[in-house]
Amino acid sequence: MEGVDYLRDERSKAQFDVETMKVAWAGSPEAFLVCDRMAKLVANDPVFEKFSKPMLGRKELFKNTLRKTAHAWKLVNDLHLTEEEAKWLRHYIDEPSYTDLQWEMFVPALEGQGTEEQKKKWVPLAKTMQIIGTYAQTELGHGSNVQGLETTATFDRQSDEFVIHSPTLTSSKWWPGGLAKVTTHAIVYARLIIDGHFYGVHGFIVQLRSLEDHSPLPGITLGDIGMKFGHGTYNTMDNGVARFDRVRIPRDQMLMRVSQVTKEGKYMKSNVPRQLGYATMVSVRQTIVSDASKALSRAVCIATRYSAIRRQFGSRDGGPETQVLDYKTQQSRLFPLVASAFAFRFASDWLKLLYTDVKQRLEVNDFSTLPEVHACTAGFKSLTTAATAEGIEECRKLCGGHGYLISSGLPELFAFYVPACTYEGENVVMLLQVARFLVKTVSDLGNKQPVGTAAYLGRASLLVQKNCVVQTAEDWLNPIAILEAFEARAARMAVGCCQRLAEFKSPEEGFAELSSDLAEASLAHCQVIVVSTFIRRLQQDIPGRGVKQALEVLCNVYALFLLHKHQGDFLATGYLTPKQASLANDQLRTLYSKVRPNAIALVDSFNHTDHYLSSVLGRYDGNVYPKLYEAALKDPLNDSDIADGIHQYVQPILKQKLHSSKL
Ligand SMILES: CCCCCCCCCCCCCCCC(=O)SCCNC(=O)CCNC(=O)[C@H](O)C(C)(C)COP(=O)(O)OP(=O)(O)OC[C@H]1O[C@@H](n2cnc3c(N)ncnc32)[C@H](O)[C@@H]1OP(=O)(O)O
Ligand SMILES: Cc1cc2nc3c(=O)[nH]c(=O)nc-3n(C[C@H](O)[C@H](O)[C@H](O)COP(=O)(O)OP(=O)(O)OC[C@H]3O[C@@H](n4cnc5c(N)ncnc54)[C@H](O)[C@@H]3O)c2cc1C
Repeated sequence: MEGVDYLRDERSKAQFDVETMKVAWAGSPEAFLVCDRMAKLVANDPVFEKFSKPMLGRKELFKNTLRKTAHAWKLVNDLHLTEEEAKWLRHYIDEPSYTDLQWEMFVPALEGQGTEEQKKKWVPLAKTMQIIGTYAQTELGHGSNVQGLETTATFDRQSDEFVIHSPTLTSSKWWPGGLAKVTTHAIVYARLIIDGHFYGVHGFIVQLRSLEDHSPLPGITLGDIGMKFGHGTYNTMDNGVARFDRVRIPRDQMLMRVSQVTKEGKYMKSNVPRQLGYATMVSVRQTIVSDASKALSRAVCIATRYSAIRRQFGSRDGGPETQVLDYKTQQSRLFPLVASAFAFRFASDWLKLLYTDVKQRLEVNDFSTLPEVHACTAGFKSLTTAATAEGIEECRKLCGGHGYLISSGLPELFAFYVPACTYEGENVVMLLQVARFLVKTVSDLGNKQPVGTAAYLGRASLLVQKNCVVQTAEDWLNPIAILEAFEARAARMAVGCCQRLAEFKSPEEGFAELSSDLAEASLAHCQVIVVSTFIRRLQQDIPGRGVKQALEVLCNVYALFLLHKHQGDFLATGYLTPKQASLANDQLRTLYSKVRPNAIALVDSFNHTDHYLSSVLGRYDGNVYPKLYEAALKDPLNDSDIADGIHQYVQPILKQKLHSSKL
């Protein structure tokens, strides 16, 4: 049998209806149709070819992306694509580009932090790409500490302008995508100064380049910050540096929804919290969670298909060897990642609803849910990106040596994905934000009943006393038992941290000293939400033969895998006994056997095109070995039998005449 037959055989074993699972993965029939159409549009358009990318130099890579982005914008207009369709189009083109910043950060910053008047002026210009913008917050000296930014915006009453200035080397803006060569505008975050007084960091709309000839405007120095990790991935993007030498902008280019500066130089606060200035980050973090499920699903699709084709050992009497997918070790590394992709998918759908709700509330100045939404987006961003980055690397290893080839699609995917752990809020820094929320919630328990995602902490006094009642491996299939275990562990960790915080001289000192424990408590809290979201999703109506059952198995795999991975926490907090932890592991092994016949069908449900996967190992048809050989032959080194440099540098060594003493 060949790889093609192996996958055909695997598909025939599926115990659920793949077409309906595709819809469950996409979220709705409408969402499925949009994704499917955009994926095929990209896959069938030769402009979006990706094979040659790894061979291109930096300048060619960058220009190639400019060409693709221009073509994509033409398609958006010619085909009258909606914003949602255009977003999927960008996603499937699969190349970081300045438009990510334009649509994910520049436009949301204008919409979220601008006044009605500012939105009316700037948003249509941005949405029609008459201006191209980026989000210039991070500096050479500060990224996480936004209040520590050094760029200044000094109000000049006489001219009714702000003067944007980079007073130090470390105040240079450093990292913004598209800044180096493309963007015409940026939201520049700077310390506001009026009459020598500092009024905190605010966003300012600054024009960077001439709209006529694209050259940097006077007083602005722009450049690229250099090559990044991986070759053909993030180097398609011109992350940039910017320095401002007393650049003047009109007063009405300060984003003034949160606070205003009058013509007279009076600083006025609206009745909105200053945290609204951070709202763009909430919006993007939510998108990043959704991207995590896409990236992880892509990696597990490749690793699962290849694991069904790859055979090693186990042959007796010349019969076929064992598919590596049948090894329990392979299953225990791979199936939790398949389950995580689904878990993150449903978590991101839920987070989107939460975010849509807070967005509507913010529009009518209801800020009550912002702290919870901030904690959720920050925490989920950290949890999902860390697990996805680790998961992609695990998938590479699951593919053995071939996983290290660029043609496997995995090294480039990893290089592209891993900065998600850092950008838009470094992951540990984000967990510490969740910790602030948890500490506040727990400290306030006597006065205020927590709601939403923290509601379980309202039962903390019960959860710290109760013990797990599981007696058999079967008991671990009960969602109530699973959820209570996660809640009890998280509540005990949060309460434990709060009790120890009280032993310090000041809360700040305690928070700093216990920050590692607090970060772990935050992760445990986020896992409660992801697990409970998965369980709640299964309580909804899910049509299709066997679809719900297959998802139930995955939900249990996800939860029990986490329980196994973090069993130290579950045992140390005293909720579980070692016997109960061991029963959970027994159940996990049984669940892997239930996933096994569905493995290929599950990854088919992601509906990834071969173009999007860009992986010889993950091909839908399973024709791996001939195509791997074919891909290798296309390497430039195979253009000739004798490579450049052989005559010059190798042959002289071979032909040297050595004295016998040197032999
Ligand atoms: C192939 C194509 C794929 C396409 C795929 C597209 C995907 C889309 C990717 C686009 C491409 C990305 C490219 C990366 C773009 C950057 O990376 S842009 C730069 C992002 N930078 C960051 O995220 C910086 C991280 N740092 C921060 O967020 C904040 O400074 C920190 C860490 C929260 C600290 O803030 P702080 O004000 O100094 O301190 P803190 O006292 O902790 O907070 C003050 C209060 O604000 C609250 N707060 C803090 N943050 C927030 C917030 N965000 N909301 C609400 N409240 C907040 C706190 O809870 C606290 O409240 P209270 O406890 O006082 O009630
Ligand atoms: C590919 C990429 C694209 C980017 N695009 C943009 C963009 O478009 N616009 C933009 O403005 N920025 C952008 N950034 C910058 C990015 O947002 C920052 O790098 C990020 O916020 C992290 O900040 P930092 O680099 O200052 O890390 P640091 O904060 O210096 O992190 C270094 C280490 O210090 C630790 N640390 C920091 N503070 C604390 C603390 N309080 N407690 C405990 N530990 C701490 C961190 O956990 C980390 O281990 C981009 C970055 C990358 C990699």
